[in-house]
Amino acid sequence: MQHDGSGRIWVEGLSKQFGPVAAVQNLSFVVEPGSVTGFLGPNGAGKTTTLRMLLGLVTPTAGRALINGRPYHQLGNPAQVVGAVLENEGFHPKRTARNHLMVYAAAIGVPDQRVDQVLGLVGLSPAAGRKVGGFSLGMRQRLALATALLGNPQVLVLDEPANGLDPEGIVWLRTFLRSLAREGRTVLVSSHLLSEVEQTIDQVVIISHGMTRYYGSLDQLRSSQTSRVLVQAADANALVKALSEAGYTQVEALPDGRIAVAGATRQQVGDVAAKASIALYGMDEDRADLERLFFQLTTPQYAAPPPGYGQPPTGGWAYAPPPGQPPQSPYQQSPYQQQGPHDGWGGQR
Ligand SMILES: Nc1ncnc2c1ncn2[C@@H]1O[C@H](COP(=O)(O)OP(=O)(O)OP(=O)(O)O)[C@@H](O)[C@H]1O
Repeated sequence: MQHDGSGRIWVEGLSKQFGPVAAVQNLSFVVEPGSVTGFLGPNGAGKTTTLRMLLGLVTPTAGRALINGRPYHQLGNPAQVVGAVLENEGFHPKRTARNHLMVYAAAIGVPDQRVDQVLGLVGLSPAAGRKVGGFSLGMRQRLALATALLGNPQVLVLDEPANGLDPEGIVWLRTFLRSLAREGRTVLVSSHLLSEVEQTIDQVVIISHGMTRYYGSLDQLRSSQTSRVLVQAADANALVKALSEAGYTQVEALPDGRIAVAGATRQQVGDVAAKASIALYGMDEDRADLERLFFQLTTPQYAAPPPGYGQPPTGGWAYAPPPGQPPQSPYQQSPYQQQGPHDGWGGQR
């Protein structure tokens, strides 16, 4: 395939098997220049493996990961096409930030002046002469980002860049990534937290167990939110029974005595109650928020991949991603009760 100069990331039918572990399974997505794509999934979902395949560090078992229409190792001067921040980057602790960047600048053939430019871009100018060994995790993240930007690349691939940043750093990162996309760059950023990147991204690829669970715009995901009717009944058991007889089985008893009914409108619940002569004291609608949808999509007991997901792009697919629809959620257990692995911003995993 020709070097098309587009800055597009193209992942097609990508798979990686580590012995018995299917780390990535038939993954397909496209990231267009001028946009930020969130690559999301819980720990162990296959994000790093995918990014490493894109960067030529892991050989795919099947499929292709292309930048500018080419695999990484055919890019010519890759540092000037794609800049990457991977997890656990090693920095020499005794080197200053500036020295570290000087070494990299020489290695990829960019002038020394670029070092001070990138230090300024990531807000590290005041710490340029300090040894990296004394840097906080957030400062290391900024230095990694500065390193990725040295070659003024068209494409940025960032693995969990928000890890270790404080809230101020996160806001800074958000603004920074948006500005890179506005300059026409292609930005692919991974995270295990949707809330971390929600305000930054244009589209999202959500994976779990190496498979695509959702690929599309966040707006599409929002509009497909499922809702529940929360109802306070005089006789909750009788209402559950009546609902079940009417075919509404996605019902959960809430600790406050109400019951939550998914897959039914308020009117449908009201009609069932009226027919069974059960008094209702109140009804509310509970729309699922994005974080809960993300949880549903990536937790096996909630999510079965919908047919067609994770299929390689065909025809005009790259420009019109398959419509994203979350799988049906049985709402049998509150996702809020299961948020153990999600430890918030900057948390160490
Ligand atoms: N070199 C390897 N050898 C064997 N198994 C591996 C290797 N690299 C990754 N895996 C396995 O592949 C799966 C996906 O791991 P990966 O690191 O890609 O996930 P991730 O989504 O990046 O997770 P995290 O957010 O925890 O970094 C995991 O089960 C992991 O243990």
